[in-house]
Amino acid sequence: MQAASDDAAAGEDAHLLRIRRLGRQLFGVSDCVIVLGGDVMAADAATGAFCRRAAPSGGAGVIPDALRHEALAREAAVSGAPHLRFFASLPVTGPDGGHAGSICLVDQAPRAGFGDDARRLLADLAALVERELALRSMSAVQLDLQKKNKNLRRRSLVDPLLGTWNRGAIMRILAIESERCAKAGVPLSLIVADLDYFKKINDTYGHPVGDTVLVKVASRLRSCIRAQEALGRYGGEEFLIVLPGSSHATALQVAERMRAAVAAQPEAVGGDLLRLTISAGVASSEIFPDASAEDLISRADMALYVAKDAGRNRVVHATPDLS
Ligand SMILES: Nc1nc2c(ncn2[C@@H]2O[C@H](COP(=O)(O)OP(=O)(O)OP(=O)(O)O)[C@@H](O)[C@H]2O)c(=O)[nH]1
Repeated sequence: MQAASDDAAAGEDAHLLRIRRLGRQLFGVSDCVIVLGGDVMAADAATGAFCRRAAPSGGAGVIPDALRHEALAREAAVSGAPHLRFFASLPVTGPDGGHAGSICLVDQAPRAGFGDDARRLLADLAALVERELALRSMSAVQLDLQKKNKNLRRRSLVDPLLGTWNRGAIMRILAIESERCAKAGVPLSLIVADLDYFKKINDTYGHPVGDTVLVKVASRLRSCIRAQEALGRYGGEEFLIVLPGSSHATALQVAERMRAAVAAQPEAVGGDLLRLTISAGVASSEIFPDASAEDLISRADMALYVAKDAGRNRVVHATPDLS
Protein backbone atom coordinates (compact mmCIF):
# COMPACT_ATOMS: atom_id res chain seq x y z
CA MET A 1 0.00 0.00 0.00
CA GLN A 2 1.18 3.48 -0.76
CA ALA A 3 -0.08 6.61 1.00
CA ALA A 4 0.96 10.03 -0.22
CA SER A 5 0.65 13.35 1.52
CA ASP A 6 -0.54 16.37 -0.45
CA ASP A 7 2.85 18.00 -0.04
CA ALA A 8 4.58 14.96 -1.42
CA ALA A 9 2.13 14.66 -4.25
CA ALA A 10 4.76 14.95 -6.96
CA GLY A 11 4.16 11.36 -8.02
CA GLU A 12 0.41 11.61 -7.66
CA ASP A 13 -1.66 11.99 -10.75
CA ALA A 14 -2.51 15.67 -11.29
CA HIS A 15 -6.07 14.93 -12.44
CA LEU A 16 -6.87 12.77 -9.43
CA LEU A 17 -5.31 15.38 -7.15
CA ARG A 18 -7.67 17.98 -8.63
CA ILE A 19 -10.68 15.70 -8.02
CA ARG A 20 -9.61 15.25 -4.40
CA ARG A 21 -9.28 19.00 -3.94
CA LEU A 22 -12.72 19.49 -5.46
CA GLY A 23 -14.16 16.88 -3.06
CA ARG A 24 -12.68 18.61 -0.01
CA GLN A 25 -14.11 21.97 -1.05
CA LEU A 26 -17.54 20.72 -2.14
CA PHE A 27 -18.19 18.77 1.06
CA GLY A 28 -16.12 20.84 3.49
CA VAL A 29 -14.36 17.70 4.74
CA SER A 30 -10.79 17.30 5.95
CA ASP A 31 -9.88 14.91 3.16
CA CYS A 32 -11.20 13.33 -0.02
CA VAL A 33 -9.37 10.04 -0.48
CA ILE A 34 -9.10 7.96 -3.64
CA VAL A 35 -8.38 4.25 -3.27
CA LEU A 36 -7.43 2.45 -6.48
CA GLY A 37 -6.21 -1.12 -6.16
CA GLY A 38 -3.01 -0.96 -4.11
CA ASP A 39 -2.72 2.82 -4.39
CA VAL A 40 -4.24 5.15 -1.81
CA MET A 41 -4.21 8.88 -2.35
CA ALA A 42 -4.74 10.46 1.05
CA ALA A 43 -3.36 13.34 3.11
CA ASP A 44 -1.60 10.90 5.45
CA ALA A 45 -0.94 7.19 5.82
CA ALA A 46 -3.35 6.67 8.77
CA THR A 47 -6.25 8.25 6.85
CA GLY A 48 -5.41 6.14 3.80
CA ALA A 49 -5.34 2.91 5.83
CA PHE A 50 -8.62 3.84 7.50
CA CYS A 51 -10.34 4.44 4.13
CA ARG A 52 -9.07 1.18 2.70
CA ARG A 53 -10.63 -0.74 5.53
CA ALA A 54 -13.83 1.28 5.89
CA ALA A 55 -14.84 1.42 2.21
CA PRO A 56 -17.14 -1.41 1.15
CA SER A 57 -16.28 -2.95 -2.23
CA GLY A 58 -19.85 -2.53 -3.47
CA GLY A 59 -22.47 0.16 -2.80
CA ALA A 60 -22.13 3.28 -0.72
CA GLY A 61 -20.78 3.35 2.79
CA VAL A 62 -21.68 6.05 5.29
CA ILE A 63 -20.48 6.13 8.88
CA PRO A 64 -21.82 9.26 10.61
CA ASP A 65 -19.50 8.79 13.60
CA ALA A 66 -16.64 6.29 13.52
CA LEU A 67 -16.17 6.61 17.31
CA ARG A 68 -19.58 4.94 17.70
CA HIS A 69 -18.72 2.22 15.21
CA GLU A 70 -17.69 -0.99 16.93
CA ALA A 71 -14.86 -2.00 14.56
CA LEU A 72 -13.74 1.35 13.19
CA ALA A 73 -13.50 3.06 16.58
CA ARG A 74 -10.28 1.09 17.15
CA GLU A 75 -8.68 2.33 13.90
CA ALA A 76 -5.48 4.34 14.45
CA ALA A 77 -6.85 7.32 12.50
CA VAL A 78 -9.94 7.39 14.74
CA SER A 79 -8.50 6.70 18.18
CA GLY A 80 -5.43 8.81 17.40
CA ALA A 81 -4.42 11.55 14.95
CA PRO A 82 -6.03 12.80 12.77
CA HIS A 83 -9.03 11.71 14.94
CA LEU A 84 -11.44 10.99 12.10
CA ARG A 85 -15.14 10.67 12.87
CA PHE A 86 -17.18 10.99 9.69
CA PHE A 87 -16.76 8.69 6.70
CA ALA A 88 -18.63 8.32 3.38
CA SER A 89 -17.62 6.43 0.28
CA LEU A 90 -18.76 5.32 -3.16
CA PRO A 91 -17.25 2.58 -5.28
CA VAL A 92 -15.36 3.42 -8.49
CA THR A 93 -15.85 1.18 -11.51
CA GLY A 94 -12.88 0.43 -13.78
CA PRO A 95 -12.84 0.58 -17.60
CA ASP A 96 -13.43 -3.20 -17.68
CA GLY A 97 -16.66 -2.77 -15.66
CA GLY A 98 -15.12 -4.32 -12.53
CA HIS A 99 -14.62 -2.80 -9.10
CA ALA A 100 -11.56 -0.51 -9.29
CA GLY A 101 -11.62 1.17 -5.88
CA SER A 102 -13.49 3.93 -4.11
CA ILE A 103 -13.70 7.61 -3.47
CA CYS A 104 -14.05 8.51 0.22
CA LEU A 105 -14.79 11.57 2.31
CA VAL A 106 -13.47 11.86 5.88
CA ASP A 107 -13.82 14.54 8.48
CA GLN A 108 -12.82 15.12 12.08
CA ALA A 109 -16.36 16.10 13.00
CA PRO A 110 -19.21 13.58 13.05
CA ARG A 111 -22.17 14.25 10.73
CA ALA A 112 -25.79 13.40 11.23
CA GLY A 113 -26.18 11.91 7.76
CA PHE A 114 -25.39 12.01 4.11
CA GLY A 115 -28.48 12.95 2.04
CA ASP A 116 -29.43 12.15 -1.55
CA ASP A 117 -28.01 15.40 -2.91
CA ALA A 118 -24.67 14.69 -1.27
CA ARG A 119 -24.69 11.12 -2.64
CA ARG A 120 -25.38 12.43 -6.15
CA LEU A 121 -22.53 14.92 -5.84
CA LEU A 122 -20.16 12.20 -4.65
CA ALA A 123 -21.35 10.00 -7.55
CA ASP A 124 -20.37 12.82 -9.92
CA LEU A 125 -16.88 12.87 -8.40
CA ALA A 126 -16.68 9.07 -8.69
CA ALA A 127 -17.64 9.45 -12.38
CA LEU A 128 -14.73 11.88 -12.86
CA VAL A 129 -12.34 9.31 -11.39
CA GLU A 130 -13.85 6.63 -13.68
CA ARG A 131 -13.37 8.88 -16.70
CA GLU A 132 -9.72 9.38 -15.72
CA LEU A 133 -9.24 5.61 -15.45
CA ALA A 134 -10.87 5.11 -18.87
CA LEU A 135 -8.52 7.69 -20.43
CA ARG A 136 -5.53 5.99 -18.83
CA SER A 137 -6.52 2.59 -20.12
CA MET A 138 -7.10 4.08 -23.57
CA SER A 139 -3.62 5.50 -23.66
CA ALA A 140 -2.26 2.16 -22.40
CA VAL A 141 -4.05 0.44 -25.30
CA GLN A 142 -2.69 3.05 -27.71
CA LEU A 143 0.83 2.61 -26.40
CA ASP A 144 0.49 -1.13 -26.82
CA LEU A 145 -0.79 -0.66 -30.38
CA GLN A 146 2.03 1.73 -31.18
CA LYS A 147 4.55 -0.82 -29.93
CA LYS A 148 2.98 -3.58 -32.00
CA ASN A 149 2.90 -1.29 -35.03
CA LYS A 150 6.55 -0.47 -34.59
CA ASN A 151 7.44 -4.17 -34.40
CA LEU A 152 5.32 -4.89 -37.48
CA ARG A 153 6.87 -2.00 -39.36
CA ARG A 154 10.34 -3.20 -38.41
CA ARG A 155 9.52 -6.70 -39.56
CA SER A 156 8.26 -5.37 -42.88
CA LEU A 157 11.53 -3.50 -43.49
CA VAL A 158 14.18 -5.91 -42.28
CA ASP A 159 15.37 -9.14 -43.90
CA PRO A 160 14.50 -11.86 -41.38
CA LEU A 161 17.60 -13.96 -42.12
CA LEU A 162 20.28 -11.29 -42.35
CA GLY A 163 18.94 -8.43 -40.25
CA THR A 164 19.84 -6.03 -43.08
CA TRP A 165 17.24 -3.80 -44.77
CA ASN A 166 15.14 -5.82 -47.19
CA ARG A 167 14.83 -4.90 -50.86
CA GLY A 168 11.77 -2.65 -50.40
CA ALA A 169 13.39 -0.77 -47.54
CA ILE A 170 16.80 -0.24 -49.17
CA MET A 171 15.07 1.02 -52.32
CA ARG A 172 13.10 3.51 -50.22
CA ILE A 173 16.27 4.58 -48.43
CA LEU A 174 17.97 5.03 -51.81
CA ALA A 175 15.10 7.18 -53.13
CA ILE A 176 15.07 9.38 -50.01
CA GLU A 177 18.86 9.77 -49.86
CA SER A 178 19.07 10.44 -53.59
CA GLU A 179 16.64 13.35 -53.26
CA ARG A 180 18.32 14.64 -50.11
CA CYS A 181 21.82 14.52 -51.64
CA ALA A 182 20.62 16.27 -54.82
CA LYS A 183 19.09 19.07 -52.74
CA ALA A 184 22.20 19.39 -50.57
CA GLY A 185 24.48 19.33 -53.64
CA VAL A 186 26.51 16.38 -52.34
CA PRO A 187 27.24 13.14 -54.21
CA LEU A 188 25.43 9.84 -53.69
CA SER A 189 27.31 6.64 -54.37
CA LEU A 190 26.27 3.03 -54.21
CA ILE A 191 27.74 -0.43 -54.30
CA VAL A 192 26.14 -3.62 -55.57
CA ALA A 193 27.99 -6.60 -54.07
CA ASP A 194 27.41 -10.26 -54.86
CA LEU A 195 28.80 -13.40 -53.28
CA ASP A 196 30.91 -15.46 -55.70
CA TYR A 197 30.09 -19.10 -56.52
CA PHE A 198 27.35 -19.20 -53.92
CA LYS A 199 25.37 -21.83 -55.82
CA LYS A 200 28.27 -24.24 -55.37
CA ILE A 201 28.20 -23.71 -51.59
CA ASN A 202 24.47 -24.43 -51.51
CA ASP A 203 24.89 -27.47 -53.73
CA THR A 204 27.79 -28.87 -51.69
CA TYR A 205 26.70 -28.12 -48.13
CA GLY A 206 22.95 -27.59 -48.40
CA HIS A 207 20.71 -24.57 -48.12
CA PRO A 208 20.93 -24.10 -44.30
CA VAL A 209 24.73 -23.88 -44.50
CA GLY A 210 24.28 -21.45 -47.40
CA ASP A 211 22.09 -19.35 -45.11
CA THR A 212 24.81 -19.31 -42.43
CA VAL A 213 27.34 -18.18 -45.00
CA LEU A 214 25.05 -15.33 -46.05
CA VAL A 215 24.67 -14.22 -42.42
CA LYS A 216 28.46 -14.16 -41.96
CA VAL A 217 29.03 -12.24 -45.17
CA ALA A 218 26.33 -9.69 -44.26
CA SER A 219 28.01 -9.17 -40.92
CA ARG A 220 31.42 -8.58 -42.55
CA LEU A 221 29.86 -6.10 -44.99
CA ARG A 222 28.11 -4.29 -42.15
CA SER A 223 31.40 -3.85 -40.31
CA CYS A 224 32.69 -1.76 -43.25
CA ILE A 225 30.04 0.97 -43.26
CA ARG A 226 29.20 3.91 -41.02
CA ALA A 227 25.90 4.67 -39.28
CA GLN A 228 24.62 7.04 -41.97
CA GLU A 229 25.21 4.42 -44.67
CA ALA A 230 22.78 1.59 -45.39
CA LEU A 231 23.17 -2.08 -46.23
CA GLY A 232 20.26 -3.93 -47.83
CA ARG A 233 19.60 -7.33 -49.32
CA TYR A 234 18.87 -6.55 -52.95
CA GLY A 235 18.42 -10.14 -54.14
CA GLY A 236 19.26 -13.70 -52.98
CA GLU A 237 23.00 -13.20 -52.43
CA GLU A 238 23.21 -9.68 -53.74
CA PHE A 239 23.59 -6.61 -51.52
CA LEU A 240 22.98 -2.94 -52.18
CA ILE A 241 24.96 -0.46 -50.14
CA VAL A 242 23.84 3.19 -50.18
CA LEU A 243 26.50 5.78 -49.35
CA PRO A 244 24.94 9.25 -49.07
CA GLY A 245 27.43 12.09 -49.36
CA SER A 246 30.29 9.76 -50.39
CA SER A 247 32.42 10.61 -53.39
CA HIS A 248 33.17 8.14 -56.14
CA ALA A 249 36.66 7.60 -54.70
CA THR A 250 35.32 6.97 -51.18
CA ALA A 251 32.75 4.50 -52.49
CA LEU A 252 35.53 2.63 -54.28
CA GLN A 253 37.50 2.50 -51.04
CA VAL A 254 34.48 1.17 -49.11
CA ALA A 255 33.83 -1.49 -51.78
CA GLU A 256 37.46 -2.54 -51.71
CA ARG A 257 37.33 -2.68 -47.89
CA MET A 258 34.27 -4.93 -48.15
CA ARG A 259 35.91 -7.20 -50.67
CA ALA A 260 38.99 -7.51 -48.47
CA ALA A 261 36.89 -8.08 -45.31
CA VAL A 262 35.06 -11.04 -46.89
CA ALA A 263 38.21 -12.54 -48.44
CA ALA A 264 40.37 -11.91 -45.34
CA GLN A 265 39.78 -15.14 -43.44
CA PRO A 266 38.17 -18.38 -44.48
CA GLU A 267 34.90 -19.21 -42.74
CA ALA A 268 34.51 -22.52 -40.85
CA VAL A 269 31.42 -23.98 -42.49
CA GLY A 270 30.06 -27.53 -42.43
CA GLY A 271 33.36 -28.93 -41.14
CA ASP A 272 35.37 -27.21 -43.87
CA LEU A 273 37.21 -23.93 -44.11
CA LEU A 274 35.59 -21.95 -46.92
CA ARG A 275 37.27 -19.12 -48.76
CA LEU A 276 34.50 -16.65 -49.50
CA THR A 277 34.74 -13.80 -51.93
CA ILE A 278 32.50 -11.10 -53.30
CA SER A 279 32.48 -9.12 -56.51
CA ALA A 280 31.25 -5.53 -56.45
CA GLY A 281 30.19 -2.78 -58.81
CA VAL A 282 30.36 0.89 -57.78
CA ALA A 283 28.43 3.81 -59.27
CA SER A 284 28.39 7.42 -58.18
CA SER A 285 26.36 10.50 -59.01
CA GLU A 286 29.70 12.27 -59.20
CA ILE A 287 30.39 10.39 -62.46
CA PHE A 288 26.71 10.29 -63.52
CA PRO A 289 25.25 13.62 -62.35
CA ASP A 290 22.01 13.23 -64.31
CA ALA A 291 21.38 9.58 -63.45
CA SER A 292 18.29 8.62 -61.43
CA ALA A 293 18.73 6.27 -58.47
CA GLU A 294 17.57 3.36 -60.67
CA ASP A 295 20.06 4.36 -63.39
CA LEU A 296 22.84 4.30 -60.81
CA ILE A 297 21.85 0.78 -59.77
CA SER A 298 21.93 -0.35 -63.43
CA ARG A 299 25.39 1.22 -63.80
CA ALA A 300 26.65 -0.51 -60.64
CA ASP A 301 25.08 -3.79 -61.81
CA MET A 302 26.88 -3.50 -65.12
CA ALA A 303 30.16 -2.93 -63.31
CA LEU A 304 29.43 -5.97 -61.14
CA TYR A 305 29.03 -8.17 -64.20
CA VAL A 306 32.32 -6.91 -65.52
CA ALA A 307 33.91 -7.86 -62.19
CA LYS A 308 32.39 -11.35 -62.41
CA ASP A 309 33.57 -11.75 -65.99
CA ALA A 310 37.05 -10.64 -65.05
CA GLY A 311 37.40 -13.53 -62.59
CA ARG A 312 35.44 -12.38 -59.45
CA ASN A 313 36.82 -11.26 -56.07
CA ARG A 314 37.23 -7.75 -57.43
CA VAL A 315 35.69 -4.28 -57.49
CA VAL A 316 34.85 -2.47 -60.73
CA HIS A 317 33.55 1.08 -60.90
CA ALA A 318 31.06 2.29 -63.47
CA THR A 319 32.28 4.80 -66.04
CA PRO A 320 30.32 6.23 -68.97
CA ASP A 321 32.21 4.01 -71.44
CA LEU A 322 31.64 0.78 -69.46
CA SER A 323 29.16 -1.55 -71.11
N1 LIG B 1 21.16 -20.61 -48.87
C1 LIG B 1 20.57 -19.63 -49.57
N2 LIG B 1 20.76 -19.58 -50.88
C2 LIG B 1 20.19 -18.59 -51.58
C3 LIG B 1 19.40 -17.62 -50.96
N3 LIG B 1 18.98 -16.77 -51.91
C4 LIG B 1 19.51 -17.18 -53.09
N4 LIG B 1 20.24 -18.28 -52.90
C5 LIG B 1 20.99 -19.09 -53.87
O1 LIG B 1 22.08 -18.34 -54.36
C6 LIG B 1 22.53 -18.98 -55.56
C7 LIG B 1 22.95 -17.94 -56.54
O2 LIG B 1 23.45 -18.60 -57.65
P1 LIG B 1 24.06 -17.82 -58.88
O3 LIG B 1 23.16 -16.69 -59.24
O4 LIG B 1 24.39 -18.82 -59.94
O5 LIG B 1 25.35 -17.14 -58.32
P2 LIG B 1 26.73 -17.74 -57.86
O6 LIG B 1 26.71 -19.24 -57.74
O7 LIG B 1 27.12 -17.01 -56.64
O8 LIG B 1 27.65 -17.37 -59.03
P3 LIG B 1 28.32 -15.97 -59.30
O9 LIG B 1 27.48 -14.91 -58.70
O10 LIG B 1 28.36 -15.87 -60.80
O11 LIG B 1 29.67 -16.02 -58.71
C8 LIG B 1 21.37 -19.83 -56.04
O12 LIG B 1 21.71 -21.19 -55.88
C9 LIG B 1 20.21 -19.47 -55.10
O13 LIG B 1 19.36 -20.56 -54.82
C10 LIG B 1 19.21 -17.74 -49.56
O14 LIG B 1 18.50 -16.94 -48.91
N5 LIG B 1 19.79 -18.75 -48.90
